[in-house]
Amino acid sequence: MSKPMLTFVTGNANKLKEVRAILASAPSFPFELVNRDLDTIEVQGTTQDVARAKCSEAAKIIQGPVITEDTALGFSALKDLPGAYIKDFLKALGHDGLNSMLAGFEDKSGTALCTFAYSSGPGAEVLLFEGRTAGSIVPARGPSNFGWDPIFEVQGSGKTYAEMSAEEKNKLSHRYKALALLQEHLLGIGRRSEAS
Ligand SMILES: O=c1nc[nH]c2c1ncn2[C@H]1C[C@H](O)[C@@H](COP(=O)(O)OP(=O)(O)OP(=O)(O)O)O1
Ligand SMILES: [Mg+2]
Repeated sequence: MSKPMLTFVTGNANKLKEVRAILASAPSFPFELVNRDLDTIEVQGTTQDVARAKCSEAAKIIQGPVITEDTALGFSALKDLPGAYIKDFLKALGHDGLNSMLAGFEDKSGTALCTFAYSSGPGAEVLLFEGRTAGSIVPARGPSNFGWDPIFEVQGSGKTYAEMSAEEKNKLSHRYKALALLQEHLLGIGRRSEAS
């Protein structure tokens, strides 16, 4: 039997690539993942507010089951800002500018937070799955392929995300941890629909 479709709404090709790679090395995924790039509004608020609003809008447009993903990068010294606003900060300030934001602080620690949101369809409750990876903000090291990867050194690894292979990053990243929780939930749905 063919698997039901689940649409991952994202315009970020790197996110999609990582999600596909993580799922490929995980136990059987009960959906066929397809991608759509929709220009959803991104509201202001907590990471959870942002994730819920984006996912419920996406479900209305797709008229079916969807997942969306939001990534935040918080600096401890700045009470977890820029957080959900990291995209605009990165665009405006670059890697050097993000480092400069912490120039006046001893504490360079930060947290990468990934929030997957799942909705089974328009109007359905949005479920959130969060994954966090601790690290610190450092001058850029490694290739600049994906966002702030070069300036985030993973705690205890001595490496920035950018200095890791895809396999290494995908085993400990904020995205991997959130996706593992989402997957557990979806596997449960798959089992229940098989039983019925
Ligand atoms: O693992 C990551 N390593 C480095 N940088 C990352 C990562 N994951 C997201 N990023 C960047 C992309 C964007 O500058 C911001 C998140 O913003 P965010 O709205 O979640 O992403 P987006 O607008 O690119 O894609 P989407 O269409 O799914 O909203 O952090
Ligand atoms: Mg976005």
